[in-house]
Amino acid sequence: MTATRVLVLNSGSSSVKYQLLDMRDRSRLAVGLVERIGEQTSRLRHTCLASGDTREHTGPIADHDAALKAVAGELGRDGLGLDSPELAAIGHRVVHGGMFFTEPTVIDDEVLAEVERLIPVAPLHNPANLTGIRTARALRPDLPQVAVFDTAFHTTMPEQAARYAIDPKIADRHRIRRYGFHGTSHAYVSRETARLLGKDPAEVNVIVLHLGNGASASAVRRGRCVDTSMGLTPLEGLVMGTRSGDLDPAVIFHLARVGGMSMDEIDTLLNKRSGLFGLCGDNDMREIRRRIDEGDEEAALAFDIYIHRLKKYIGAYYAVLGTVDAVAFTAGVGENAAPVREAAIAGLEGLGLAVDPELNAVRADRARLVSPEGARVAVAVVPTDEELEIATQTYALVGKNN
Ligand SMILES: Nc1ncnc2c1ncn2[C@@H]1O[C@H](COP(=O)(O)OP(=O)(O)O)[C@@H](O)[C@H]1O
Ligand SMILES: CC(=O)OP(=O)(O)O
Ligand SMILES: [Mg+2]
Repeated sequence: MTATRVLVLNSGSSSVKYQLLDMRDRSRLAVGLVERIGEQTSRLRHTCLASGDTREHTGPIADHDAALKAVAGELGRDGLGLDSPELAAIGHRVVHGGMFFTEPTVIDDEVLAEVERLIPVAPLHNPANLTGIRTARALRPDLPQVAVFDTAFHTTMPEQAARYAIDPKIADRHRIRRYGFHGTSHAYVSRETARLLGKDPAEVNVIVLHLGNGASASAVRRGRCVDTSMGLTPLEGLVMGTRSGDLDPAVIFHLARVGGMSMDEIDTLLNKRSGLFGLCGDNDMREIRRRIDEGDEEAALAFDIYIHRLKKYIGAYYAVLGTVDAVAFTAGVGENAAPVREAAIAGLEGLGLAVDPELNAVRADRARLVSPEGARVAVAVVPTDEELEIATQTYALVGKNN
Protein backbone atom coordinates (compact mmCIF):
# COMPACT_ATOMS: atom_id res chain seq x y z
CA MET A 1 0.00 0.00 0.00
CA THR A 2 1.34 3.44 -0.85
CA ALA A 3 1.26 5.88 1.99
CA THR A 4 -0.53 8.99 0.74
CA ARG A 5 -1.78 10.64 3.92
CA VAL A 6 -0.24 13.58 5.74
CA LEU A 7 -1.11 14.76 9.24
CA VAL A 8 -0.52 18.48 9.75
CA LEU A 9 -0.02 19.99 13.19
CA ASN A 10 -0.24 23.75 13.62
CA SER A 11 0.67 24.26 17.28
CA GLY A 12 0.09 27.78 18.59
CA SER A 13 0.88 29.18 22.01
CA SER A 14 -2.35 27.83 23.52
CA SER A 15 -3.89 25.82 20.73
CA VAL A 16 -3.31 23.05 18.21
CA LYS A 17 -5.06 23.07 14.85
CA TYR A 18 -4.73 19.84 12.88
CA GLN A 19 -5.80 18.22 9.64
CA LEU A 20 -5.36 14.77 8.17
CA LEU A 21 -5.27 14.89 4.37
CA ASP A 22 -5.14 12.38 1.56
CA MET A 23 -2.66 13.87 -0.88
CA ARG A 24 -3.91 11.92 -3.89
CA ASP A 25 -6.75 14.44 -4.21
CA ARG A 26 -5.78 16.78 -1.35
CA SER A 27 -9.03 15.87 0.41
CA ARG A 28 -9.42 16.29 4.14
CA LEU A 29 -10.16 13.17 6.18
CA ALA A 30 -10.26 14.78 9.62
CA VAL A 31 -9.91 18.29 11.02
CA GLY A 32 -9.84 19.61 14.53
CA LEU A 33 -8.77 22.14 17.09
CA VAL A 34 -7.63 22.00 20.69
CA GLU A 35 -8.06 25.36 22.41
CA ARG A 36 -7.18 26.92 25.75
CA ILE A 37 -4.42 24.39 26.47
CA GLY A 38 -3.18 24.76 30.05
CA GLU A 39 -6.49 26.08 31.33
CA GLN A 40 -9.30 24.28 33.16
CA THR A 41 -11.65 24.84 30.23
CA SER A 42 -9.61 23.33 27.39
CA ARG A 43 -11.73 22.19 24.48
CA LEU A 44 -11.10 19.61 21.75
CA ARG A 45 -13.31 19.71 18.67
CA HIS A 46 -12.75 16.90 16.20
CA THR A 47 -14.54 16.26 12.89
CA CYS A 48 -14.25 13.13 10.76
CA LEU A 49 -15.15 14.19 7.22
CA ALA A 50 -16.11 10.70 5.98
CA SER A 51 -18.79 10.14 8.63
CA GLY A 52 -19.54 13.84 9.17
CA ASP A 53 -19.27 13.20 12.93
CA THR A 54 -18.08 15.98 15.19
CA ARG A 55 -17.06 15.26 18.77
CA GLU A 56 -16.34 17.86 21.40
CA HIS A 57 -14.72 17.47 24.81
CA THR A 58 -14.17 20.11 27.45
CA GLY A 59 -11.97 19.76 30.50
CA PRO A 60 -8.36 20.46 31.44
CA ILE A 61 -5.65 19.57 28.90
CA ALA A 62 -2.41 20.45 30.67
CA ASP A 63 0.03 20.97 27.81
CA HIS A 64 0.75 20.38 24.11
CA ASP A 65 1.94 16.84 24.81
CA ALA A 66 -1.42 15.93 26.35
CA ALA A 67 -3.22 17.78 23.55
CA LEU A 68 -1.49 15.80 20.84
CA LYS A 69 -2.12 12.50 22.60
CA ALA A 70 -5.81 13.41 22.81
CA VAL A 71 -5.81 14.22 19.07
CA ALA A 72 -4.15 10.86 18.32
CA GLY A 73 -6.89 9.18 20.38
CA GLU A 74 -9.67 10.92 18.43
CA LEU A 75 -8.10 9.98 15.08
CA GLY A 76 -7.82 6.38 16.33
CA ARG A 77 -11.53 6.26 17.13
CA ASP A 78 -12.26 7.02 13.47
CA GLY A 79 -9.85 4.33 12.24
CA LEU A 80 -7.42 7.09 11.20
CA GLY A 81 -4.89 6.55 13.98
CA LEU A 82 -1.22 7.47 13.84
CA ASP A 83 -0.39 3.76 13.53
CA SER A 84 -1.94 3.66 10.03
CA PRO A 85 0.40 2.41 7.29
CA GLU A 86 -1.23 4.93 4.97
CA LEU A 87 0.34 7.82 6.85
CA ALA A 88 3.30 9.10 4.82
CA ALA A 89 4.50 11.93 7.04
CA ILE A 90 3.62 14.45 9.72
CA GLY A 91 4.01 18.12 8.75
CA HIS A 92 4.61 20.68 11.51
CA ARG A 93 4.24 24.43 11.40
CA VAL A 94 7.37 25.89 12.98
CA VAL A 95 7.12 29.62 13.52
CA HIS A 96 10.76 30.72 13.75
CA GLY A 97 13.32 29.15 11.44
CA GLY A 98 15.93 31.90 11.65
CA MET A 99 18.19 32.45 8.63
CA PHE A 100 18.98 28.88 7.75
CA PHE A 101 15.70 27.23 7.01
CA THR A 102 14.54 28.60 3.68
CA GLU A 103 12.67 25.44 2.71
CA PRO A 104 10.62 22.67 4.30
CA THR A 105 13.02 20.39 6.14
CA VAL A 106 12.93 16.79 7.36
CA ILE A 107 13.34 16.98 11.12
CA ASP A 108 16.33 15.36 12.81
CA ASP A 109 18.07 16.08 16.13
CA GLU A 110 20.06 18.93 14.61
CA VAL A 111 16.95 20.66 13.27
CA LEU A 112 15.31 20.28 16.68
CA ALA A 113 18.34 21.82 18.39
CA GLU A 114 18.22 24.83 16.04
CA VAL A 115 14.48 25.35 16.61
CA GLU A 116 15.16 25.20 20.34
CA ARG A 117 17.96 27.74 20.02
CA LEU A 118 15.48 30.15 18.43
CA ILE A 119 13.07 30.09 21.41
CA PRO A 120 14.19 33.53 22.70
CA VAL A 121 12.97 35.11 19.43
CA ALA A 122 9.67 33.19 19.31
CA PRO A 123 8.86 32.56 22.97
CA LEU A 124 5.11 32.17 22.42
CA HIS A 125 5.43 29.79 19.48
CA ASN A 126 8.61 27.69 19.13
CA PRO A 127 8.21 25.85 22.49
CA ALA A 128 4.73 24.69 21.45
CA ASN A 129 6.03 23.64 18.01
CA LEU A 130 8.85 21.66 19.65
CA THR A 131 6.52 19.81 22.00
CA GLY A 132 4.30 18.90 19.06
CA ILE A 133 7.27 17.52 17.15
CA ARG A 134 8.68 15.56 20.11
CA THR A 135 5.33 13.97 20.94
CA ALA A 136 4.66 13.08 17.29
CA ARG A 137 8.13 11.58 16.97
CA ALA A 138 7.59 9.48 20.10
CA LEU A 139 4.28 8.20 18.72
CA ARG A 140 5.70 7.35 15.26
CA PRO A 141 9.52 7.28 15.41
CA ASP A 142 9.71 5.63 11.98
CA LEU A 143 7.78 8.34 10.15
CA PRO A 144 9.31 11.38 8.42
CA GLN A 145 8.44 14.55 10.32
CA VAL A 146 8.73 17.73 8.30
CA ALA A 147 9.07 21.29 9.55
CA VAL A 148 7.48 24.05 7.45
CA PHE A 149 8.72 27.42 8.67
CA ASP A 150 6.71 30.65 8.93
CA THR A 151 9.90 32.54 8.14
CA ALA A 152 10.83 30.66 4.94
CA PHE A 153 8.75 32.69 2.46
CA HIS A 154 10.30 35.92 3.74
CA THR A 155 13.92 34.92 3.17
CA THR A 156 13.69 36.54 -0.28
CA MET A 157 13.40 40.01 1.30
CA PRO A 158 16.17 42.32 0.09
CA GLU A 159 18.68 43.57 2.65
CA GLN A 160 17.19 47.07 2.76
CA ALA A 161 13.92 45.59 3.99
CA ALA A 162 15.41 42.88 6.22
CA ARG A 163 17.98 45.00 8.10
CA TYR A 164 17.35 47.35 10.98
CA ALA A 165 19.28 50.62 10.98
CA ILE A 166 21.72 49.53 13.67
CA ASP A 167 25.44 48.66 13.61
CA PRO A 168 25.62 45.61 11.29
CA LYS A 169 28.39 44.06 13.40
CA ILE A 170 26.17 44.06 16.47
CA ALA A 171 23.18 42.93 14.41
CA ASP A 172 25.11 40.04 12.86
CA ARG A 173 26.64 38.94 16.15
CA HIS A 174 23.16 38.56 17.63
CA ARG A 175 21.44 37.57 14.36
CA ILE A 176 19.16 40.56 14.65
CA ARG A 177 17.24 41.16 11.43
CA ARG A 178 13.68 41.18 10.20
CA TYR A 179 12.62 37.56 9.62
CA GLY A 180 8.84 37.93 9.17
CA PHE A 181 6.20 35.31 10.02
CA HIS A 182 2.94 33.79 8.73
CA GLY A 183 4.96 33.11 5.57
CA THR A 184 3.09 29.91 4.71
CA SER A 185 -0.12 31.92 4.68
CA HIS A 186 1.36 34.85 2.74
CA ALA A 187 2.73 32.42 0.12
CA TYR A 188 -0.54 30.52 -0.24
CA VAL A 189 -2.77 33.60 -0.27
CA SER A 190 -0.63 35.54 -2.77
CA ARG A 191 -0.76 32.56 -5.14
CA GLU A 192 -4.51 32.09 -4.67
CA THR A 193 -5.02 35.80 -5.30
CA ALA A 194 -3.21 35.51 -8.62
CA ARG A 195 -5.40 32.52 -9.47
CA LEU A 196 -8.52 34.54 -8.62
CA LEU A 197 -7.34 37.23 -11.04
CA GLY A 198 -6.75 34.54 -13.68
CA LYS A 199 -3.03 35.30 -13.74
CA ASP A 200 0.26 33.62 -13.05
CA PRO A 201 1.75 34.53 -9.61
CA ALA A 202 4.88 35.68 -11.47
CA GLU A 203 2.80 38.37 -13.22
CA VAL A 204 1.22 40.11 -10.22
CA ASN A 205 2.08 42.30 -7.24
CA VAL A 206 -0.03 41.64 -4.16
CA ILE A 207 -0.35 43.17 -0.70
CA VAL A 208 -1.44 40.38 1.66
CA LEU A 209 -3.07 41.32 4.96
CA HIS A 210 -3.09 38.29 7.30
CA LEU A 211 -5.35 39.41 10.14
CA GLY A 212 -5.82 36.71 12.78
CA ASN A 213 -4.96 36.91 16.43
CA GLY A 214 -1.43 37.56 15.30
CA ALA A 215 -1.48 39.86 12.27
CA SER A 216 0.99 40.77 9.54
CA ALA A 217 1.12 42.43 6.14
CA SER A 218 3.41 41.55 3.27
CA ALA A 219 4.40 43.00 -0.09
CA VAL A 220 4.72 40.24 -2.69
CA ARG A 221 6.30 41.15 -6.03
CA ARG A 222 5.79 38.58 -8.78
CA GLY A 223 5.49 35.74 -6.29
CA ARG A 224 8.39 36.75 -4.03
CA CYS A 225 8.14 38.50 -0.69
CA VAL A 226 9.92 41.87 -0.71
CA ASP A 227 8.76 43.22 2.66
CA THR A 228 6.70 42.16 5.65
CA SER A 229 5.55 43.83 8.84
CA MET A 230 6.78 41.38 11.49
CA GLY A 231 10.47 41.52 12.35
CA LEU A 232 12.97 39.75 14.60
CA THR A 233 9.94 38.43 16.47
CA PRO A 234 6.18 38.37 15.78
CA LEU A 235 5.77 41.55 17.85
CA GLU A 236 6.54 44.18 15.18
CA GLY A 237 4.06 45.74 12.79
CA LEU A 238 0.28 45.76 12.90
CA VAL A 239 -1.90 46.12 15.99
CA MET A 240 -2.84 42.53 16.96
CA GLY A 241 -5.16 40.72 19.36
CA THR A 242 -2.80 41.05 22.32
CA ARG A 243 0.41 42.45 20.77
CA SER A 244 1.21 46.14 20.40
CA GLY A 245 2.93 45.96 17.03
CA ASP A 246 5.13 48.98 16.17
CA LEU A 247 6.10 51.42 18.87
CA ASP A 248 8.98 53.77 19.59
CA PRO A 249 11.69 51.50 21.10
CA ALA A 250 12.22 54.21 23.71
CA VAL A 251 8.85 53.26 25.23
CA ILE A 252 10.70 50.21 26.58
CA PHE A 253 13.48 52.29 28.17
CA HIS A 254 10.86 54.56 29.63
CA LEU A 255 8.83 51.72 31.13
CA ALA A 256 12.01 50.28 32.64
CA ARG A 257 13.62 53.48 33.90
CA VAL A 258 10.63 55.58 34.81
CA GLY A 259 7.95 52.92 35.19
CA GLY A 260 10.18 50.56 37.19
CA MET A 261 9.12 47.51 35.20
CA SER A 262 11.39 44.50 34.64
CA MET A 263 12.23 43.30 31.11
CA ASP A 264 10.03 40.24 31.61
CA GLU A 265 7.12 42.44 32.71
CA ILE A 266 7.54 44.64 29.65
CA ASP A 267 7.76 41.57 27.40
CA THR A 268 4.49 40.23 28.84
CA LEU A 269 2.85 43.66 28.59
CA LEU A 270 3.70 44.10 24.90
CA ASN A 271 3.08 40.51 23.78
CA LYS A 272 0.13 39.44 25.91
CA ARG A 273 -1.60 42.48 27.34
CA SER A 274 -1.47 45.03 24.53
CA GLY A 275 -3.02 45.36 21.08
CA LEU A 276 -6.82 45.32 20.96
CA PHE A 277 -6.94 43.56 24.33
CA GLY A 278 -4.75 46.16 26.01
CA LEU A 279 -6.69 49.01 24.46
CA CYS A 280 -10.21 47.86 25.31
CA GLY A 281 -10.13 44.55 27.23
CA ASP A 282 -11.27 42.42 24.27
CA ASN A 283 -9.18 40.83 21.54
CA ASP A 284 -11.99 39.24 19.57
CA MET A 285 -13.09 41.47 16.69
CA ARG A 286 -16.67 40.15 16.91
CA GLU A 287 -16.94 41.36 20.50
CA ILE A 288 -15.35 44.70 19.62
CA ARG A 289 -17.83 45.28 16.79
CA ARG A 290 -20.72 44.36 19.10
CA ARG A 291 -19.52 46.90 21.66
CA ILE A 292 -19.11 49.59 18.99
CA ASP A 293 -22.69 48.95 17.84
CA GLU A 294 -23.77 49.62 21.44
CA GLY A 295 -21.92 52.95 21.46
CA ASP A 296 -18.83 51.85 23.44
CA GLU A 297 -16.16 54.55 22.92
CA GLU A 298 -13.22 52.53 24.25
CA ALA A 299 -13.92 49.76 21.71
CA ALA A 300 -14.38 52.35 18.94
CA LEU A 301 -10.98 53.91 19.67
CA ALA A 302 -9.30 50.47 19.74
CA PHE A 303 -10.86 49.74 16.33
CA ASP A 304 -9.69 53.11 14.95
CA ILE A 305 -6.12 52.54 16.12
CA TYR A 306 -6.15 49.05 14.55
CA ILE A 307 -7.43 50.44 11.23
CA HIS A 308 -5.07 53.43 11.21
CA ARG A 309 -2.04 51.12 11.46
CA LEU A 310 -3.41 48.80 8.80
CA LYS A 311 -3.99 51.68 6.40
CA LYS A 312 -0.43 52.93 6.95
CA TYR A 313 0.96 49.52 5.96
CA ILE A 314 -1.22 49.37 2.85
CA GLY A 315 0.20 52.74 1.84
CA ALA A 316 3.75 51.73 2.70
CA TYR A 317 3.62 48.50 0.71
CA TYR A 318 1.95 50.28 -2.20
CA ALA A 319 5.02 52.51 -2.27
CA VAL A 320 7.41 49.53 -1.91
CA LEU A 321 5.76 47.70 -4.83
CA GLY A 322 5.20 50.71 -7.09
CA THR A 323 2.30 49.04 -8.87
CA VAL A 324 -0.22 46.85 -7.10
CA ASP A 325 -2.62 44.39 -8.72
CA ALA A 326 -4.47 43.31 -5.59
CA VAL A 327 -4.88 43.75 -1.86
CA ALA A 328 -5.91 40.44 -0.27
CA PHE A 329 -7.53 40.11 3.16
CA THR A 330 -7.13 36.78 4.96
CA ALA A 331 -7.25 34.89 8.34
CA GLY A 332 -9.98 35.11 11.00
CA VAL A 333 -10.49 38.88 10.95
CA GLY A 334 -9.57 39.48 7.30
CA GLU A 335 -11.93 36.77 6.02
CA ASN A 336 -14.87 37.53 8.30
CA ALA A 337 -14.87 41.15 9.42
CA ALA A 338 -16.43 43.21 6.59
CA PRO A 339 -16.20 46.45 8.66
CA VAL A 340 -12.43 46.02 8.96
CA ARG A 341 -12.05 45.67 5.18
CA GLU A 342 -14.34 48.62 4.53
CA ALA A 343 -12.59 50.91 7.02
CA ALA A 344 -9.06 49.91 5.96
CA ILE A 345 -9.73 50.70 2.29
CA ALA A 346 -11.91 53.81 2.89
CA GLY A 347 -10.37 56.97 1.48
CA LEU A 348 -7.82 55.16 -0.70
CA GLU A 349 -9.62 55.89 -4.00
CA GLY A 350 -6.59 57.94 -5.06
CA LEU A 351 -4.62 54.67 -5.05
CA GLY A 352 -7.26 52.96 -7.17
CA LEU A 353 -8.58 51.09 -4.13
CA ALA A 354 -12.26 50.76 -3.23
CA VAL A 355 -14.67 48.29 -1.67
CA ASP A 356 -18.16 47.59 -3.03
CA PRO A 357 -20.42 47.46 0.07
CA GLU A 358 -22.69 44.76 -1.35
CA LEU A 359 -19.86 42.45 -2.41
CA ASN A 360 -18.08 43.12 0.87
CA ALA A 361 -21.15 42.03 2.86
CA VAL A 362 -21.29 38.59 1.18
CA ARG A 363 -20.32 35.74 3.53
CA ALA A 364 -18.57 32.85 1.79
CA ASP A 365 -15.70 30.43 2.26
CA ARG A 366 -14.27 30.96 -1.21
CA ALA A 367 -11.83 33.48 -2.63
CA ARG A 368 -13.75 36.46 -4.02
CA LEU A 369 -13.41 40.06 -5.12
CA VAL A 370 -14.95 42.83 -3.03
CA SER A 371 -13.81 45.76 -5.18
CA PRO A 372 -16.24 47.38 -7.65
CA GLU A 373 -16.21 46.06 -11.18
CA GLY A 374 -13.50 47.63 -13.30
CA ALA A 375 -11.50 48.83 -10.28
CA ARG A 376 -7.84 49.64 -11.05
CA VAL A 377 -6.63 47.53 -8.11
CA ALA A 378 -8.53 44.42 -6.98
CA VAL A 379 -9.51 44.05 -3.34
CA ALA A 380 -10.03 40.39 -2.49
CA VAL A 381 -10.99 38.13 0.38
CA VAL A 382 -8.89 34.98 0.09
CA PRO A 383 -9.31 32.30 2.77
CA THR A 384 -5.95 31.06 3.94
CA ASP A 385 -5.20 27.36 4.37
CA GLU A 386 -1.91 27.01 6.20
CA GLU A 387 -2.62 23.32 6.85
CA LEU A 388 -3.15 22.47 3.16
CA GLU A 389 -0.01 24.39 2.23
CA ILE A 390 2.02 22.61 4.94
CA ALA A 391 0.66 19.23 3.76
CA THR A 392 1.51 20.02 0.13
CA GLN A 393 5.07 21.06 0.98
CA THR A 394 5.52 18.09 3.33
CA TYR A 395 4.29 15.55 0.80
CA ALA A 396 6.37 17.06 -1.99
CA LEU A 397 9.49 16.76 0.16
CA VAL A 398 8.81 13.23 1.40
CA GLY A 399 7.90 12.08 -2.10
CA LYS A 400 11.18 13.54 -3.39
CA ASN A 401 13.17 11.70 -0.71
CA ASN A 402 11.53 8.32 -1.28
N1 LIG B 1 -17.12 36.45 12.16
C1 LIG B 1 -16.07 37.12 12.60
N2 LIG B 1 -16.09 38.48 12.62
C2 LIG B 1 -15.02 39.16 13.07
N3 LIG B 1 -13.88 38.60 13.51
C3 LIG B 1 -13.82 37.28 13.52
C4 LIG B 1 -14.88 36.46 13.06
N4 LIG B 1 -14.51 35.18 13.17
C5 LIG B 1 -13.25 35.18 13.69
N5 LIG B 1 -12.83 36.44 13.90
C6 LIG B 1 -11.54 36.88 14.45
O1 LIG B 1 -10.53 36.00 14.05
C7 LIG B 1 -9.60 35.84 15.12
C8 LIG B 1 -8.87 34.52 15.00
O2 LIG B 1 -8.30 34.41 13.73
P1 LIG B 1 -7.35 33.18 13.34
O3 LIG B 1 -6.87 33.43 11.98
O4 LIG B 1 -8.07 31.91 13.60
O5 LIG B 1 -6.20 33.44 14.39
P2 LIG B 1 -5.03 32.57 14.97
O6 LIG B 1 -4.64 31.59 13.88
O7 LIG B 1 -4.00 33.60 15.24
O8 LIG B 1 -5.57 31.92 16.19
C9 LIG B 1 -10.46 35.96 16.38
O9 LIG B 1 -9.73 36.50 17.46
C10 LIG B 1 -11.55 36.91 15.95
O10 LIG B 1 -11.20 38.22 16.34
C1 LIG C 1 3.65 34.18 14.13
C2 LIG C 1 2.30 34.43 14.69
O1 LIG C 1 2.00 35.52 15.11
O2 LIG C 1 1.46 33.39 14.67
P1 LIG C 1 -0.04 33.37 15.24
O3 LIG C 1 -0.82 34.38 14.48
O4 LIG C 1 -0.52 31.96 14.99
O5 LIG C 1 0.04 33.72 16.70
MG1 LIG D 1 -2.92 31.75 12.71
